[in-house]
Formats: sequence, structure tokens, C-alpha cells
Amino acid sequence: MLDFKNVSLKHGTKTILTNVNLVVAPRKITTIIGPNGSGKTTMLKLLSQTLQPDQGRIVFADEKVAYLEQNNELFEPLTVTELLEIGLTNEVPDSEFMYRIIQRLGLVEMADQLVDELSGGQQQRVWLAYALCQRPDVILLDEPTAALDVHYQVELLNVLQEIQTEYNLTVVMVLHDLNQALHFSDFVWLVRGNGYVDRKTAQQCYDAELLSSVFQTPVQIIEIAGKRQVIVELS
Ligand SMILES: Nc1ncnc2c1ncn2[C@@H]1O[C@H](COP(=O)(O)OP(=O)(O)OP(=O)(O)O)[C@@H](O)[C@H]1O
Repeated sequence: MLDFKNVSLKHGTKTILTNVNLVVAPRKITTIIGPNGSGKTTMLKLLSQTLQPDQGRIVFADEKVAYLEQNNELFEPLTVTELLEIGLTNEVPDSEFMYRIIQRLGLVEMADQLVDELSGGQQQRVWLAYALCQRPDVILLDEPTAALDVHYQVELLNVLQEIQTEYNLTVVMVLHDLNQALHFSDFVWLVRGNGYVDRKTAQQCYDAELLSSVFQTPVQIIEIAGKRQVIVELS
């Protein structure tokens, strides 16, 4: 169980959340979408307890939560394998699991390289592997595809979805790409930046009026090869 119960939070004078009640769907993928500065990262920080609400509370059972922030830094030079082994040490070390994650995230060839010497996109995959190696019940991911090319964006989300299903993980992530958010999620939280958050199923979000109002930008929903796609109208 991981819920927002009557949570209110301001950053300075800016209202981020007002009496928000939300249930994180267990063993499902929830994606947070919304405009820049609306409070998406703040919500992940609340769920990870790196930030406390002004009012209300985040309700936890005894889930193990792994939080992958937008920017991650190493404080000493480590190879990919060395970093992932640190992730494993909290639990019964499971190098077989670690090797599967290395394979699934396409990291085999760089397993012995220093993390700092990898490209931004490669490092992003390594940090996701690190979070998974902690064997969390809940994984919080802030823009996990941000530095990736389109191939690896889709690849990473596919692998994440497979691992989520296989290990019954609860995933809460922030994405900016609306098509990816709706395609890979069960639930979507739409953060409006005025204190309010709508919780919808991903299917309910294929709604041009809804998305246009959240982003204050005209969008259309069209169908390509039988699949709905969100198109942002360019002026
Ligand atoms: N520690 C802080 N102190 C003061 N204001 C903050 C702090 N952290 C965030 N804010 C402000 O709160 C608002 C929400 O920030 P947050 O990072 O949660 O937004 P976001 O939706 O994740 O944005 P983006 O899409 O740009 O990553 C922003 O206006 C931001 O400037």
C-alpha cells in the first residue's frame, strides 16, 4: 500500500498539491504527466519520503521502495558490475538476477567499463539496472528515458514492462512523451500545476480535450494502423 492521504504541499508560495488523495495501484504501472514545473518530481519525492508534505501523509505498508532520480552521480569510480553489486548487497546477493538485468538492459558489453566513461544514455540504463538490482517492490523513476535515443526509449520501456510483469513490481514514473505514457501505463496521474491531480486509466487519457486542457496546447487523437496516437498540433 502506498497512498497520498489528504496531502498538501507548497514550495514557497507556489501551491503544488491541495488535499490530494491518490492510491498507487499495486503491481501496476502508473505514469505521472503534466506541464513543466507542475509538481511531478515533487510527487515522486513525497512517495520516496525524501520530502515530507505540509499537511496529510503518505501511507506505507512495508514495501521496499527504490527511487531513481533524474540525475544520478557516483562518488567514486566504479564499473557497471561494481555499481550493480552495491545494489544487490542489501538483499541476499543474487548475481544470477543481476546478470539477467545486465542482459535485458543491453549492458553486457560494458559490464566492466567505468560508469563515468559511458554515454549519458548508457548511464541511464545502468542506473535503471542499479534500481532493479535492489529488488524493490516499488520503483519510482523520474524521466527514465530522458537521455535515450528513440530506439532505447522504446526498448527500455518494453524491458521495464516485462520486468514489472515478471516480478509484480509497482512502478510509478514520470514521462514527457504522451504516447509512451499512455501506451506503457495502466494508470496516469495528470498533474495540472494548480494543486489538483486527476487519476485516470491510460485508456481514458486518449481524450484530446483532456490532454489539451492539461497542457494548454491543442492535441488530437488519431488512429494509425489500428492504434490511437496523440498528436500535438504545431502552429
Ligand atoms: N526545493 C524547492 N524549493 C522551492 N521550489 C521548488 C523546490 N523544488 C521544486 N520547486 C518548485 O516547485 C515546482 C514543481 O517542481 P517539480 O520539479 O516537482 O516540477 P516537475 O513537474 O517535475 O517539472 P519538470 O517537468 O520541469 O521536471 C516548480 O515550480 C519548482 O520550481
